[in-house]
Amino acid sequence: MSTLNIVIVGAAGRMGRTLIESVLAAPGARLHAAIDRAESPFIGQDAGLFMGRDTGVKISSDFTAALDGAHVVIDFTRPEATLQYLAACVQHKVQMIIGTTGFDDAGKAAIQAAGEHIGIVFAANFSVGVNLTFKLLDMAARVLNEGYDIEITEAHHRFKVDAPSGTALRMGEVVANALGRDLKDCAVYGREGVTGERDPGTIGFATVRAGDVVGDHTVLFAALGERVEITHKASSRATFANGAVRAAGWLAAKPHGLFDMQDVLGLR
Ligand SMILES: NC(=O)C1=CN([C@@H]2O[C@H](COP(=O)(O)OP(=O)(O)OC[C@H]3O[C@@H](n4cnc5c(N)ncnc54)[C@H](OP(=O)(O)O)[C@@H]3O)[C@@H](O)[C@H]2O)C=CC1
Ligand SMILES: O=C(O)C1=N[C@H](C(=O)O)C[C@H](O)C1
Repeated sequence: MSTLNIVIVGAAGRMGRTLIESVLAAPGARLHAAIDRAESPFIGQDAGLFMGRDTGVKISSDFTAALDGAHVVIDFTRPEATLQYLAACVQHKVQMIIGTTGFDDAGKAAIQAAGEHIGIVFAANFSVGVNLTFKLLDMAARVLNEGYDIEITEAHHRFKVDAPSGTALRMGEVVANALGRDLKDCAVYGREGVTGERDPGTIGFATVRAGDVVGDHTVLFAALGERVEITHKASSRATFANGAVRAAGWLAAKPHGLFDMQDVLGLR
């Protein structure tokens, strides 16, 4: 395949706009279509409007037409939207990069099942730094496995609709797996009132929503006498978008299967 034809859904969103910029800058990639909701005020506008650039691709809501000639769809939208696009991608045998967060177990199962028919990279975070951080957390949890309280804090912009972030939850899973625990059994999502002393077997989560924070995550391992903090801070959405476009190029060689960014980066 000489040129990768990429469809961006959620094209008018924060990530959609950044993804369009990334695709236009990526050698070997072509913006094939830009999709958003039929009710979006941006339907009919050029996909490069936000950059003051004319791309020749208009934002549309006709996803079926967009799939004609497409190689891969990149979707950073909402769980219910992603699951609709996923079904169409399976039907038309088009690969998918999924960055949307906030899926329930049924949604995750649908993505898993779709991976038997098409190639999918599904990741809560497409940045190289966060994916390295997952490896560091695995190592830290295995060493600090006794006597250390584990707390995960995340901060994001005021517009984010899901909490904790997909990245924070994945960090919790990585740490829990390294300790031989199931996150579902040991997660504590916020505390209030007379909580009693901390249960040492738990992994705590705390969420901040404020201003324009792109995405900060810290995992704290705290004992009596020392603390280790592993922190990642994103300062630009380009870090996620460039990772997603890189994943799209990587996925082109895979006929089907469900992968994540660890596979793309060779960190498995
Ligand atoms: N994996 C990763 O690396 C990252 C993941 N994310 C995740 O990506 C998702 C999107 O984030 P963000 O860009 O900030 O959100 P935005 O709300 O800015 O963008 C979402 C876009 O999707 C559109 N949309 C909603 N429903 C549909 C639909 N049915 N069809 C087409 N488009 C639709 C929205 O339209 P409208 O506004 O009109 O509703 C909007 O344009 C979130 O789940 C976020 O957590 C974000 C950054 C990095
Ligand atoms: O909504 C966002 O903005 C982000 N969402 C992702 C998440 O939920 O982990 C990734 C990133 O932190 C930005």
